[in-house]
Amino acid sequence: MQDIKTREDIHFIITELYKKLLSDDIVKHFFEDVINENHLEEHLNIVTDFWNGILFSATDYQRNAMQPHLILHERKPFKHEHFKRWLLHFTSSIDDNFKGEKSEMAKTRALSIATVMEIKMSSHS
Ligand code: HEM
Repeated sequence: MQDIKTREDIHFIITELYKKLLSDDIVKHFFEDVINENHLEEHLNIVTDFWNGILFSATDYQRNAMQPHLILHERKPFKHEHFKRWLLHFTSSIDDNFKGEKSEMAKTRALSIATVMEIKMSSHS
């Protein structure tokens, strides 16, 4: 199995992740707006740019990733089980397809960002 090497690899992982998130009854309600407003492909590209910045120092993503989650949390509360689920799907989307240093880096960063996000939300609930 190869490591994550390109933006295309990241786009593939994010597409796999969203297939899992959107068919998971525990988390799919969070994505209703993205689906209803027909933003899925645009959203996948934004999330791909975010990871392309983390893994390959690309500079296309210039937004604040924390902000939309904190806003959404006011309408649809994020709980620990949701983060566990998101991380499970993120991890399997990588492990089923890639192996190596960047793959490990992505999983480590996802866990630390999810942890920070959860802590920030617990002070906004
Ligand atoms: C319970 C876990 C999570 C759920 C349910 C969730 C859900 C969502 C939703 C619904 C959006 C779209 C918000 C909007 O466009 O208004 C979004 C955006 C995004 N999410 Fe998450 N998310 C979760 C965790 C994470 C984590 C752990 C990361 C990073 C490691 C992440 C990275 C992003 C990024 C980069 C965006 C795009 C933000 C932007 O528009 O600039 N998410 N997420």
